[in-house]
Amino acid sequence: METPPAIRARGVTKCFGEVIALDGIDLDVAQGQIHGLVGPNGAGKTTLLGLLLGLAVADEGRLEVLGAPLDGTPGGVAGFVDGPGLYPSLTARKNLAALATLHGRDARTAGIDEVLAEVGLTDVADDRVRGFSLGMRQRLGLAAALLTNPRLLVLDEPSNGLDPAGKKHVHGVLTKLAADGTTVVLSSHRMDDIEALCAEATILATGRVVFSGPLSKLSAENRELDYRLRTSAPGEARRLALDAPGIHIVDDVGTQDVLVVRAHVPALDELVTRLVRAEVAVRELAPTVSPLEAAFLALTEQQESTR
Ligand SMILES: Nc1ncnc2c1ncn2[C@@H]1O[C@H](COP(=O)(O)OP(=O)(O)OP(=O)(O)O)[C@@H](O)[C@H]1O
Repeated sequence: METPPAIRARGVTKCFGEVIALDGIDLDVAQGQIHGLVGPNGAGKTTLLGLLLGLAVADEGRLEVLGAPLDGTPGGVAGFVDGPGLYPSLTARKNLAALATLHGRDARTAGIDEVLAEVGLTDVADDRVRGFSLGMRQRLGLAAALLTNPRLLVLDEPSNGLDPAGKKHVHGVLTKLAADGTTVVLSSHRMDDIEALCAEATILATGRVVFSGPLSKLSAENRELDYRLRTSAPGEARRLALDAPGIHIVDDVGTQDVLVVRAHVPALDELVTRLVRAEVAVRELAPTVSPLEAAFLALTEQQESTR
């Protein structure tokens, strides 16, 4: 029998008064995948994650989670939106014990020490949450979700407040979970976060899906990018760039020796060949934003302008 997708959305719409937060969302997420949900502020990411967690109900459309229509609080789903709900006056361990009890489990056998270790909070297990940094709260929220052994983990901006080491640790936890079959859906404003963790992503803009699929497809899309070009002879490089086919000088970035040019890759190749032929050394040539970020910006700006 075919495994049902972890999430299947068709025409999902959610309004808050006059505001259309989600506008006919179609989405498929396969089980065991880490799927990124990315988009600018107000795109509808939190609203969609909230629906998956059963915190709100769609006005229209059909939403299936783990093979069943979403009806009330979905079984097998855990996570948080807008930061984890924690008791500040309790310790990390007591927060998890309270949660285990709430789920009808014996706190002594619920695996609290294991999840604390997994998210790297063993050393502060008996400290009150009131003194925790944002990053520590995020980790404790993840531990709370792990305690319920979810089949679908839903996380809103889980990297918020994490330092680079913390982010790496959390990414490791999520990667291991997915390898063991848990589906993870997480939101971020940042394409680099999504790129580090996810093979597939959905880009939302003003409540609509503007892309959904493998990141490789997004980055492979043939588009012009802006490149910083630093050479040994800036004046000559500028003259050659002006003459070269398919090269547009976007901006003199203020410093004498750097030029920003917009081009497709073949035109850029031709410019480099001309520079070398003219004995101008190329000291730096790199896109000003990553190809994925450029695709994200182009898609979301397009959607904003057609609003
Ligand atoms: N409870 C609510 N009441 C009224 N409007 C809401 C509510 N929740 C969300 N909205 C509106 O719905 C739209 C989508 O908001 P949402 O929080 O889902 O976006 P987001 O992509 O998560 O944004 P951000 O990245 O800023 O968190 C926004 O215009 C927001 O103002």
